Amino acid sequence: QKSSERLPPGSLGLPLIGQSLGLLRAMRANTAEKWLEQRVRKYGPVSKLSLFGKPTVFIHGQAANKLVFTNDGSTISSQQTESIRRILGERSIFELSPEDHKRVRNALMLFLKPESLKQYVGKMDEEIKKHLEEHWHGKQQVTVLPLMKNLTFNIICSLLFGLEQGTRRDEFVEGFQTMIEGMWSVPINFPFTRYNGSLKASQRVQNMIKELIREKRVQLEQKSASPQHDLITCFLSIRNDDGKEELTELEMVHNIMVVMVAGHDTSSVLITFLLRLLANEPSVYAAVLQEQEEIARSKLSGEFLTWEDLAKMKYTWRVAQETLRMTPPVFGGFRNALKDIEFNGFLIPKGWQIFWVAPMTHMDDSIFPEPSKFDPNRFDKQTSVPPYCFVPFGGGPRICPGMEFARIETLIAMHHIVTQLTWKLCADNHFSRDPMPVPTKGLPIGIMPRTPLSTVRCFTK
Ligand code: HEM
Repeated sequence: QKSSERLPPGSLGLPLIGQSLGLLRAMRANTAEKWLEQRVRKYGPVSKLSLFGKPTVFIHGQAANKLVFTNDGSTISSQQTESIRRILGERSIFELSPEDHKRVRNALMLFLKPESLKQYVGKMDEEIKKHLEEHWHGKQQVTVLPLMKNLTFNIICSLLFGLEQGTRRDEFVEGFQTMIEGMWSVPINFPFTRYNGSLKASQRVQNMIKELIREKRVQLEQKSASPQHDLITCFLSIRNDDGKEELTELEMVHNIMVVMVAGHDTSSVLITFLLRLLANEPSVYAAVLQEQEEIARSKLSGEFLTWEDLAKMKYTWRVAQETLRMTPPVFGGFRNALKDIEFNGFLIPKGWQIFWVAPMTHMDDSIFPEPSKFDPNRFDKQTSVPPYCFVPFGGGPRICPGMEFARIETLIAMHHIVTQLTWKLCADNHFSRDPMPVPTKGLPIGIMPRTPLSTVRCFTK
C-alpha cells in the first residue's frame, strides 16, 4: 500500500498494449514530443505508463539523464526489446553483465578511439568520393536517405570488416536488410512473419561473419593481415592473460552485428538532415561553404583529406551538433530498474522499465534559449552546454562508442557534397519517425554541379 502511494502519477492503460500504440502513432506523425508534453502537463515531470508490455516510468531532463546514464549497471541495466535481443544475439553489448560489457566495450574502443581512427581518414575519403562519382554525378535528382544508408553501410563494411565492393558484400547487404526489417516488429515467430524472416536472415548473416572471422584468423597467423587492418582483426588480436582471444567467437559475431546496425542507420540520418537543413538556412549554408572551400583550396587535386583538415571543420561540426539537438536520430531508449529506485520523491519499482528521451531536454528553453531557432553558435564552447543536457549520443559508460567515427564520416561527406554540388529540396519539409527520423519520400533533391574551385580562383585573380 505504502509503495503504491509513492508510485508516480499516470495510468498503466490496457493490459499488454498500455500506451504503446499512442506513442508509436505519435512517432509516425512526428508529434511524439507533443504527446510527451501533454503527459507532463497532466501528470508532472515523472509519470507511469505501460510500453511494449512492461510497466514503465517516464522521466526527462538533466537529473533524469544523469540517473539513466551514470549508473554502473548495479541499479539500472540496459534493456532491449525481445525482437532486438533475439535478432542481435544474447552476447551483444546490450545484453551483457557490467564486467562483460566493459571487456567488450574496451575491445571496440581499441579500434574506434580517435587515435586509431586518425589513420583511416584517407580511406573514408576515398569511399565517399567513389560514392559521389557513382551515384550523384551526372544526375539531376537523387534521393538522399537511401543513398546515405548505402554509403554509411559500405563505409562500415570496408573500414570495419575489410569487405570491399563485390558479390560477397552484396550478399551481406541483402541478408542485413532483411534482418533489420523485423527489428521493430512484434515478436511473433510464425513462418512468413517479418520477425521470422529477420531471425532467418540473422542466422545467415551470423554464418557469413563466422566465415569472415575464420579467414581473418588465418590471415593473421600467416601475417598477411595486421591487427589494425579492421575491427575483426583487431578483435582477434586482443589476448587475455592466458594468451587466448579476449572475446569469444559469439561475442565477436553478435557485436559485429550491433556495429552494423548502430553504425549506419544513425549517421545516414544525420547527413540527410544536414542537407535538408542547409537547403533551408542560406546563411548557415554560406558559412559552411566558406569553411569547406578554404580547406579545399589548401589541397592538391586528388589529395585526400587528413585528420588535421577535419580539425579545421569547426563550424560544420557545430552545425551538425545543432542538427543533432533539434533532430536526434535516437529519440530515446529504455533501461531496466534492477532495484527499487527513488527519483524526485517517487518510486521506480524493481523490474520496471525506465523510458528516457533526448528531445525533451534538447528543446527545454531553460537550457537552450529559443529552442526552435537553429543556432549552431550554442556549441561555440563545449562548456556552454551543461552536463547531461545534450545527449544525442547518450552518456556515461554506455555513451556511443561510434561518436568519433560518425563525426569523421559526416564531415568528409559534407566537405565533398558542399564543395562539388548545389541542391534544392523537391519535397515538403515534414518528417516522421520510424523510429529514426525519415523525411518525406526520403528527401529527394535536385542537384547541380558547382563551378570547380580552379575556375573560381582563375576568375578572382
Ligand atoms: C550520428 C551518429 C550516431 C548517433 C546519433 C548514435 C547514438 C547512440 C546513442 C544515443 C547510443 C546510446 C543508447 C543508450 O544509451 O541507450 C548509442 C550507442 C551505441 N552506438 Fe551509436 N550513434 C551514432 C553512430 C554510431 C556509429 C558510427 C557506431 C559504430 C561504428 C555506433 C555504435 C554504437 C554502439 C556499439 C552502441 C552501444 C554502446 C554500449 O551499449 O556501450 N554508433 N549510439
